[in-house]
Amino acid sequence: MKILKFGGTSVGSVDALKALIDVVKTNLDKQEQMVIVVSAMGGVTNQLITTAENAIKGIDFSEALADIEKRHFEVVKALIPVQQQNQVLTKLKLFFQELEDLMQGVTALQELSPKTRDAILSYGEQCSAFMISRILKTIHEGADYLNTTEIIKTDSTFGNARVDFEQSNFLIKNYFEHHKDSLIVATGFIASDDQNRVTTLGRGGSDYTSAIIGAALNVSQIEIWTDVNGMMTADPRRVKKAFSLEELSYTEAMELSFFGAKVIYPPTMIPAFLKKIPIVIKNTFDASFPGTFIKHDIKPSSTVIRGISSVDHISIINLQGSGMVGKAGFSGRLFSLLSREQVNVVLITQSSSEHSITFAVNPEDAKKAQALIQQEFELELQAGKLEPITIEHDLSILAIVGENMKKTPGIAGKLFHALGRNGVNVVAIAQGSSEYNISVIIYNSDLTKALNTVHDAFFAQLQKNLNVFIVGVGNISKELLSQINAHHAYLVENNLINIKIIGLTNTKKMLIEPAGIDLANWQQSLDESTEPADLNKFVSEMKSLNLPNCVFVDNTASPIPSTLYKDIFKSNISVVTCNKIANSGDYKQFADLRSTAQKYGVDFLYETNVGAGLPIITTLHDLIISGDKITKIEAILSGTISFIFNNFKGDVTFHDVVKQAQEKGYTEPDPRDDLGGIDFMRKILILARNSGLAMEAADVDLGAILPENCAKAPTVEAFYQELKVSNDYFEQLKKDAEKQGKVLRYIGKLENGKASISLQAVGMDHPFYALSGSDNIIAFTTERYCETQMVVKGPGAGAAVTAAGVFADLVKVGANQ
Ligand SMILES: NC(=O)C1=CN([C@@H]2O[C@H](COP(=O)(O)OP(=O)(O)OC[C@H]3O[C@@H](n4cnc5c(N)ncnc54)[C@H](O)[C@@H]3O)[C@@H](O)[C@H]2O)C=CC1
Ligand SMILES: N[C@@H](CC=O)C(=O)O
Ligand code: NA
Repeated sequence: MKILKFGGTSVGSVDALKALIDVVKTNLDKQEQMVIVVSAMGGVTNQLITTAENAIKGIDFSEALADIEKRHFEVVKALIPVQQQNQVLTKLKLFFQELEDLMQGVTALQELSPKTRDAILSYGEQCSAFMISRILKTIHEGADYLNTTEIIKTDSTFGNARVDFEQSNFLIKNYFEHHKDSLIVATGFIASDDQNRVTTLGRGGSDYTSAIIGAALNVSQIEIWTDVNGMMTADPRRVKKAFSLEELSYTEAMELSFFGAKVIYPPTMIPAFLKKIPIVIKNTFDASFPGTFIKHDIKPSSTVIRGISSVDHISIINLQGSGMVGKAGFSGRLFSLLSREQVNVVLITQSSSEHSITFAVNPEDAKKAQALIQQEFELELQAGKLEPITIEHDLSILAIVGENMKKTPGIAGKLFHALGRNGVNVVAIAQGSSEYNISVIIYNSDLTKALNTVHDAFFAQLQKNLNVFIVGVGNISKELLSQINAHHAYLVENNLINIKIIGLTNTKKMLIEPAGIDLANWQQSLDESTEPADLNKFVSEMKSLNLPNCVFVDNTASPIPSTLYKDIFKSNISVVTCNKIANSGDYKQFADLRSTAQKYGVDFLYETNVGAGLPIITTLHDLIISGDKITKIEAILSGTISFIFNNFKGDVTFHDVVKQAQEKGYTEPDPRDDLGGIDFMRKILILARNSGLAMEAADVDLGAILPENCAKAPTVEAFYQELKVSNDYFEQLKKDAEKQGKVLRYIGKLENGKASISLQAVGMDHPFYALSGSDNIIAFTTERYCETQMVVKGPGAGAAVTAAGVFADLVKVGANQ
């Protein structure tokens, strides 16, 4: 025998009931006897509660009852042949008549006792079970209706009655002995006390009904039919990547479902758990979903945690004071008081100093609990042995759950790393000694971010999301977006990372799409955006979205975005930039940014600041952290100037070759920054600082390439004009070098704490002689690389190589999550 339980949504409409009929038909084919347990039609229980509460105040209930009646009648008319409808409608009318009488009683007495409330609520299940039994009669003659008040006996705690298993098991067995050939449709949720008064089984009552009957009859399986694909790794409304679990143990199900995963309510499983009856959660609306199996003999899980559960509204109460230290009876007094007064304590933590106890309760219980404690511990409070009791609201619980967690080190570390890196403040922590569950209390506002980041951290076979906000949509960004678009599928397929561009802003408009901007159409979407650009707003929206694994990318040449980096780090958001301004301004600012990023556990990556995509900053960093000492750096770090001297040959004018460099995307937005040496100066300064020197821009001895008139040109246009005017000057430079069989090179040097950049003519014997295109070359002389230098060489400017460097930095941030 098998039991199928259908919840409110599975019996809530004509379409849902059609799906239910299909499920029953499929199962009937399997020739196994079946019991169907049903809830009230979706929403009816709540409607009955509201109507009854209104009835106390004398508010007319006829319309509300007519509304509920209409929903049932519509179903009957749609799913039962006309000639059989009358008999069903008559019985339903009878139910509604009784319901009306009860409501009238409530109005007359101006009181709704728990007993009457249970009686009223029972009509939800009575109507639906009776109606569904008659619907199923159309496919199976033996379908019959069972009011479970006849077979489940309880005490008289109305609203949350305790089952008398001895009596109930006897009645259940007896009933089914006499109904062997029937397809029974039973009411969920309701029972009766020893005086045959209707009682209800509390939250999750219909699941409980099926477990009680299932355990009494020792059924082979209990199926819970709901409207989602079983138990999931996390709340799918908050975690898009949550996925359905194939199977889990009873303990895991208990831990997971206790918080959040509303598909099943834990206490309802105990009768099945004790008898080792498998429970399967299926989806009425998705026949292809094989179900989540909750059972004893499960396959070992491939992940250390099974899932993450959450409760999104919780309050905590803090007690602290010397009066608690070493007082054996203190906790006993506290928690028996709360239990006696029916305050449900959701989580408890106590420090080993015993100086403080924190516990979590549902927000509606918080004030009551505070008042109770104040009363109970009045003397201690007066004597100052207990400090005033404090309550904190707007909190959530997040818990990682899994039997594999037991005796596996590193799990707490992973959890707290993920939370910390994303700026999720942990208010309290609890881990039971069972080690099946680590719970943390965090702010409500962080819950979605925390769930996603923890989900990413533990289900590593799934790629992580990286949520990217880009400021500046010029050469580099356009290329970056196109590279990400082209390579996205590879990164996702190989479970590396799912880069989502959430925000884009240029100087005119901005666009923020929390689900991710479609990269095939980003330009059009940005052009069509109605949101004017406002960098402060862009950053504040980025922060308030509070997404996990966020990166801010500055692809401008402007000083403005860098003024916001520090604040961005403080929101636990990493920064990736090709903009050199922040790192080449005041040394204090550079040092402050580095230490702030470190303090907040986020990345500040700027590989492209020097040599574009060439691995220069990383190489320098690796040398230093492995204990090497830099003695000298010689380098050509201007891709533009390298290109100019590599191509300033034959008849081409200096002016034209500079124009070409700009057209090829090698120059800064303002080419005077390159030719004036400022760009190179910034790079050598960044290298100096990254090798540990507290150097300022003014300390760099900057030799010029340009004659005065060009260097002082007030605009880019005037600059190009002056280049033309000074053509002879550049021709002469070239000729002088050629005469000696040399080429012109703009070379930087960092040695003995001093940095200089100068224009030099070098011969064939010089390692920097043979360059082409926009090549950069950098030679590191170190304690370890002293006989032969370590040399990095290759294109050091251009959109493709720069965007690739920014891209690689982004993937690094992703990997550090
Ligand atoms: N071109 C290259 O080979 C390399 C460039 N870089 C750096 O890349 C950065 C960008 O260079 P490109 O893309 O060539 O410049 P670009 O001028 O094409 O693009 C920068 C964009 O940023 C926008 N922008 C400026 N201030 C802004 C603000 N406050 N808010 C929003 N948008 C703003 C500009 O309007 C422009 O569209 C520069 O910092 C440059 O030093 C770094 C390494 C190599
Ligand atoms: N304009 C720069 C680009 C890289 O930073 C250069 O020419 O090197
Ligand atoms: Na680089």
